[in-house]
Amino acid sequence: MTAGGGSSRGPFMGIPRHLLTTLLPLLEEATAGAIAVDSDARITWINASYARLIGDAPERLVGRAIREVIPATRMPETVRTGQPRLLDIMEFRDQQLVVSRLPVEEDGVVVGALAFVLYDDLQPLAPLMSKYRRLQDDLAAARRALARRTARYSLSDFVGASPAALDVKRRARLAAGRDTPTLLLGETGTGKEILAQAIHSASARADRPFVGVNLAAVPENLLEAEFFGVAPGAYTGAGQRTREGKFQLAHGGTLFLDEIGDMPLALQAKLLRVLEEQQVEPLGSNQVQQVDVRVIAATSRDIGAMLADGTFRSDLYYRLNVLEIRVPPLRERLQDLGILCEALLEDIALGGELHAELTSDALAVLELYHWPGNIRELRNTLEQAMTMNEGEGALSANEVHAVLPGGRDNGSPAATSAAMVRPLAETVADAEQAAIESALRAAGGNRSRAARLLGISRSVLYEKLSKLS
Ligand SMILES: Nc1ncnc2c1ncn2[C@@H]1O[C@H](COP(=O)(O)OP(=O)(O)OP(=O)(O)O)[C@@H](O)[C@H]1O
Repeated sequence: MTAGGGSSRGPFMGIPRHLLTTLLPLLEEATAGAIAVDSDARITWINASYARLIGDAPERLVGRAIREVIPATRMPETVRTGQPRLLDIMEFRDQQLVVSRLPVEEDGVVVGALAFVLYDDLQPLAPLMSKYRRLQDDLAAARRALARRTARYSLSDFVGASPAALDVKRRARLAAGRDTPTLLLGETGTGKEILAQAIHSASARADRPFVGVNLAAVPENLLEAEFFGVAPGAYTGAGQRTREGKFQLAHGGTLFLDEIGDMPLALQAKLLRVLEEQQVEPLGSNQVQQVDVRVIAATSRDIGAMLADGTFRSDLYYRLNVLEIRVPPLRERLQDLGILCEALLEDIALGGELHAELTSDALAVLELYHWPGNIRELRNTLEQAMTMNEGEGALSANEVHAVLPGGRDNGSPAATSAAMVRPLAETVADAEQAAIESALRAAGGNRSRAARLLGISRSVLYEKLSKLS
């Protein structure tokens, strides 16, 4: 039997209504808060202490829906389910209250609820409260991690004022205004990811997710699950819950496919179908899901050569390449070296106490270098030089030279005689080989770690290793 929104239950678990007449006057002056609601979860009574905490007079609070006054309350549930809820933690205006809620009953029917609220002396509950705060902190961290799914960069983060850089920015703005697939081509470390995020941030999808996936970093056998998700129980160990793929996570937003040149041919065919139909089928499921995703892809590989030797499907290439942006290597826009150094040094210094300046001689040394790792390598170089310099004034030419590949062996630039100078390409190739060898040694042969140490992607490292062997 149910009356006025209340519910009937078996064993008695609440306060008999007739006891309220005795109980409420006793609670009137209690230091802890107390509040009663009827079967519609409207306030029927509130003591002076709780009214003070809420900041209103009891007579103005009585008659109002409790949810209007205390948004996080669970009193309506107590009324609905008839279940008592003891020592619950409730947020109220940045404060944590410990609340016990009991249903009020008459003839076995729930006719309201009464809550006792502790907010001052929570010392006896310290272990419970500290566990709660820990969980709150974990939750905040998880939320922050989720927020990272949104893009961090905007177009102003792509530093550069050379004609080549301005052209890249112009095309990126064009890409932001269109909802078409976009392909970013350029060597490693040229800023393709910054651009992808910037295009998203300036597009109509800006407040929706930006999801990036680096194809070179995901083992081939996991790629399909990573992309399209996994249905419950799809395979042993798949779990009983649906695992969303990157396409589902990016729904409504932008999916950035980094190192698209590393995508296996079989998956290329599936990706093409998804792009054409905007539908994905999670692994182990026979149901398709509609997705609305804008794709930005990038590669540092020679895509032309891959098309020619059949390792990249031309139909997928044309699908992705509706708008193409070529991001020039740093050596083709050395004009930007000065402002890039300034921006990078400032950024690096923000992370520590180090001084951030560069002498014009040091800049001249940097201009002579070939920059195979582009701006990422420039950043690493400046970071290393700053660490060595330990904040002792502006970085000198010698300090910068010492951290460039082969720099320490060759001594200072001033000490280099003309006889020691070899063709640049040769010097760079040797330096590159030496850097790769020492990175592999430092990483104990682990290629992913070695690539990270070198500031290049795994696929670029593989490419370089295949050329060396
Ligand atoms: N135009 C730029 N302005 C400022 N910083 C830049 C620029 N381009 C690159 N960088 C710096 O270089 C780093 C590498 O950039 P990013 O990851 O965008 O390169 P990428 O081309 O995507 O490289 P990869 O092909 O290896 O993934 C960035 O973290 C940033 O510090």
